[in-house]
Amino acid sequence: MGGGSRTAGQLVPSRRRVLVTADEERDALNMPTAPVILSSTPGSFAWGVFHERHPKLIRQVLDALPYGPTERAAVEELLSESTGGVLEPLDKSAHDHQQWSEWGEGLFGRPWGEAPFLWAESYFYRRLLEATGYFRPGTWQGIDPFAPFKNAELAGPAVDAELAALGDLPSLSAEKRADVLLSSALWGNRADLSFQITAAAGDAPPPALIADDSPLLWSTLATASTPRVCVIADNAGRELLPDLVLVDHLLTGGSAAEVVLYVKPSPYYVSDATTADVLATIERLRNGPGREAELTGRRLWRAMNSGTLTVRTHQFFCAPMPFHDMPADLRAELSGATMTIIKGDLNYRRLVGDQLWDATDPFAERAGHFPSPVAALRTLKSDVVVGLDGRVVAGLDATGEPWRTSGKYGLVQAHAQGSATCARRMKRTGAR
Ligand SMILES: O=P(O)(O)OC[C@H]1O[C@](O)(CO)[C@@H](O)[C@@H]1O
Repeated sequence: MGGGSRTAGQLVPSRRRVLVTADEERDALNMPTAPVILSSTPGSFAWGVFHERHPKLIRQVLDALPYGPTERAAVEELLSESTGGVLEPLDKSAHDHQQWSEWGEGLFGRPWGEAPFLWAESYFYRRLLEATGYFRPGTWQGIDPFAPFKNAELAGPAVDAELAALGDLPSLSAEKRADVLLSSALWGNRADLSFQITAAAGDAPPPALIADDSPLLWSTLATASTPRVCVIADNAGRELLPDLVLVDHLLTGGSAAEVVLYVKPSPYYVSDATTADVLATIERLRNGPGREAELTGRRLWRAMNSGTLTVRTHQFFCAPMPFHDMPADLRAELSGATMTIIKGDLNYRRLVGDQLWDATDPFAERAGHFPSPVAALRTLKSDVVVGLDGRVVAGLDATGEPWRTSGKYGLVQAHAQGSATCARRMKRTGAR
């Protein structure tokens, strides 16, 4: 695992904002902290993302669209910089140059591996958009470099089979249907395209759930009179599809009076969903195959018409920081939720902090800062995990498998009390 001690002169990005950082707050409260994950240690998972996964990704991106010499050279240059060079700032002409200068203060000019892994990965995707001309006036402006992969997946036979299987849903009891749909949304997270780049061919081990707080998720929704559910989406395609079917179930079954689906403002981490992907997925549902798929697609369309389903985004969803540091406007939006469901590995890292926590640290301690009750649906694809039972961890360690990163294990973790961190902060300051 790649990590470094926070006290060993490690660089952390500047975070100019009103809130104190998660680590500062923990220091003040004498709470435990943990090493921030870096990508500098050869052989670590994080190192492998930069040195094994990204080179393959870059080849695929350059093969998927007929980029010209300028874009191709810039993409190759990014690969060489991010594997052996130092962090270069965005060009001054970039619309978000100033923003990234602040986020990266103290990091630019240093090797990529010295930046927190979360920060460096996020910046890699921002720079990839820069290299392909996504934000620049010209041929490639607004062209999602990952669209060919996302489109192929959505059009593929696996999705046909999944749509046809929706026909079995009406025969299930409401309770069973809820469980099945939650489970599909969870395991849909295994389908992410960045993960598949280095997954072994034909690799489809039987999944295993290692924490299950789904009863808390359902009971929290059941006790609210007009439940408002926020869903922070992850990947498009075979993950977004079951997510949307779950959203439809929440709305039609009364578990949610309103759903707000948050997506990325621009292409990110290969297959992360944008608004365009949501629309393409609803269209795919509407076109079947299968009557149940068509009906689901039509209901989702009407839910958007009526405003019971809203698709929203925020720049912070592509920011290189944990959710603890979310800006006040997004915090205020999410604070009204009966429950926020966060999908996937990256959102989990951002929720609990991309640090080498003890796997048995309570989930509530790490996620209590979130502005609403929160549930994480995630397959394990990186080193971070908390909230596990000690015996489960011992059993997994004993297998000798890379269980934290294999994508074979999944969890549903929920925290439904008021924000623990806020409560402590208010107690400290005497606020009511
Ligand atoms: O799509 P997900 O579930 O957020 O997973 C993305 C994961 O892929 C990686 O980028 C590389 O494995 C992880 O670092 C990241 O957490």
